[in-house]
Amino acid sequence: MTDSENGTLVPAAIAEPDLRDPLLYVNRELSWIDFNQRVLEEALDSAAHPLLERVKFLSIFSSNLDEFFMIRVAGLDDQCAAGINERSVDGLTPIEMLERIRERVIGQLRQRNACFFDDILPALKRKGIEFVSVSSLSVEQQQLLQHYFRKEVFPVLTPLAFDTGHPFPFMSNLSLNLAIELEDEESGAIKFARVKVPGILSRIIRLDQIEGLGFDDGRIRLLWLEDLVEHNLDQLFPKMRILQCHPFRIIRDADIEIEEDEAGDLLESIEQGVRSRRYGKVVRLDINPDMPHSIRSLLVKNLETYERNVYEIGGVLGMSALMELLKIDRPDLKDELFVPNNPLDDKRTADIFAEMRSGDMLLHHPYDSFKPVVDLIWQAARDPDVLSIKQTLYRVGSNSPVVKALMFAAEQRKQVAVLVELKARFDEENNILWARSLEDAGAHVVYGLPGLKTHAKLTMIVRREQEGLRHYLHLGTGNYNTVTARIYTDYSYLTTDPVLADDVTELFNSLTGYSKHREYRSLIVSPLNMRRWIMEMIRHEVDHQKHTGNGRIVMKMNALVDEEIIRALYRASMAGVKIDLAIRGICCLKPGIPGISENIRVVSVIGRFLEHSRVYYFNNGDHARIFLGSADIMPRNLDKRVETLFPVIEPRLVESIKSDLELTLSDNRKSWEMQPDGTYIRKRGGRPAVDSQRLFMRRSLRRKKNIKKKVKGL
Ligand SMILES: Nc1ncnc2c1ncn2[C@@H]1O[C@H](COP(=O)(O)OP(=O)(O)OP(=O)(O)O)[C@@H](O)[C@H]1O
Ligand SMILES: [Mg+2]
Repeated sequence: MTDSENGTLVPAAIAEPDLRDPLLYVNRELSWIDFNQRVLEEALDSAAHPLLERVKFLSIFSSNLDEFFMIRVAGLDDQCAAGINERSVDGLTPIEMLERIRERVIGQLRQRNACFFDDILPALKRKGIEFVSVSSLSVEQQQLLQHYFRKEVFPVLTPLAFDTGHPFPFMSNLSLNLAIELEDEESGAIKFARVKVPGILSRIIRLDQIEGLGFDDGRIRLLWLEDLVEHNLDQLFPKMRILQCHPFRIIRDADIEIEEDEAGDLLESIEQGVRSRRYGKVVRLDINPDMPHSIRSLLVKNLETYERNVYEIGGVLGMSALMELLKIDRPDLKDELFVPNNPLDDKRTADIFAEMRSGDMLLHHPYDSFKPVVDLIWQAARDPDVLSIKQTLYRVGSNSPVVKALMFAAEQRKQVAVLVELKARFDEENNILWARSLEDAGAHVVYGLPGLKTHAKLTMIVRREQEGLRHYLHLGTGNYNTVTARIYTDYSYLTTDPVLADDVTELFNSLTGYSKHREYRSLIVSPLNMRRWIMEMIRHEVDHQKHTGNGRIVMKMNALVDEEIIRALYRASMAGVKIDLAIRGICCLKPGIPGISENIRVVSVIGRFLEHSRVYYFNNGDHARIFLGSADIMPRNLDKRVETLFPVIEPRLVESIKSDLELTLSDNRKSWEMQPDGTYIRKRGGRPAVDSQRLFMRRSLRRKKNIKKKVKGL
């Protein structure tokens, strides 16, 4: 038989096992569901986090799930509708996947609700925070609330009738609505209406913040907005009798199809796409179990969806809104404040250029502050010797200081070229906004290559110096987003390495111009050569294993999906290479299968911070090579995006990343270990206790103390 991937002939007698056997793969969608289960478990575990942080995990779980339906379930649903029956690598058809997803999700929602209503709510109550219903308040309080409703809520409500004379009202994605059955007091006719619970108001109302409604017992009383609306429906429908009222929430297909033709205006077609997202087909309809059948079938029919998309959920719908509870000022119920270490704080003058000239710098966020990165761009913007700044922007967040610095630089008449990725999912509108302001400030804004999302995270600053032009680079694993840099774990690498600078220059040229540059000396670039390079690195490690017996690969990423690379890892394991994978989310590879993957271990760390860095380590016959970058191992990252991996060369930095990796791998408090059947078991116990994120924080605080001491001593 031949092995198609390396083209060599393998004699039949020692033929390798069939690495395409579906049993060797975990379903991508179900693996994601497992990841979200691990997020849910953070909320379930009463010992793991302070109360409000557990609420945060419930919210993250819920919004993750909404996103999963808007994109993944919508895609599977499309496949079913198109009659596609092709099986995934693990052997499931789209319809089978949908069935299993539904089964898992129903179980998870039940768990989530039990956690919130039976565990967290009573615990919050004991701590002086409680949800109340309008009907539980005194008549006088209800009147005050009615006044508040009239002033603050009523003006933004639009009751929409629904009968033969009125078309079925349009309902936008993620909207929470009330379905109301009414009786006309004059004619006795039964009518149906819909009121949207306004998305622009807070879902959770704090009674103590309403004038006149203060309680003097110090307790925080909360009310769901929909409860307030429901109690005041008579104001919306005078001369009608409200017969019944039931909440429902819809999720639509939100995957935008963008027609990218090279001549067209990408910005406009994305704006178009964002608009049409509001009209995508309904992929989930959430209702309470007590909604009568008549209303339920009315909704299903008019929303043009199916019974299999209806989810009966007790209690509150749209629990991602729980994030609002984190605004409550109760430090005793939240994580201790963590202020990251800024390694540049001990410098007399914070000249980042000078620092970078004296050696490469590595920052490990959020343990190290992201401030030096923002400062770097500001310093470049202000420095008269800086000629140009080029940067890729994917998710910058709102009010970004990075974008402000770029605008300032453009106003100083520097060459500023920014690659804004308009297609960053759910950030499209925000990115269009920034792209326009940057253009107005005089920056060159480009939207990248047709058909490829630019996900690489790069900055290049060119400065005129005595010896000639020097390039200052920032290469990262995470976005230029100061908010997420405080909660996602990522690396920043700051260097003036001329070889990397050449490569980055070429890459920017091919992103902004017509350059079809195909060779990079140091940088690994998707979709050009990353797939091939990863395959080669794995193969080299197999060779090292054969010659020296010290083959080892460590990879840290958010998702491992790509079949070809999974097979290469199986082969490496079969050759004896020791492989450790720290994969936060989806993993389609199964570790620990005798004869296939017994040398592979997969762990997933879920904790206070979102594990986000991507690190690729090859022992390379004890001459370790480490690459960092933006890419996970999924077909989309390798084939459909512009991604980069870059080498870290300085031995002290290589050592430091290596020891970070070892710490993550040895975590036995916030880590889950994947089993040969694809399920995960929480690692509990084990001595000494290793809570990697906590240890990274502790180390950071220690460094901060040392810096303070040093500064005092100066
Ligand atoms: N501590 C946490 N644990 C688990 N999930 C979290 C945590 N903090 C945030 N999240 C969720 O993780 C999601 C972001 O993860 P994701 O890996 O997709 O990052 P991203 O911003 O898309 O990065 P990239 O641009 O590199 O793809 C957010 O939607 C958020 O809800
Ligand atoms: Mg993402």
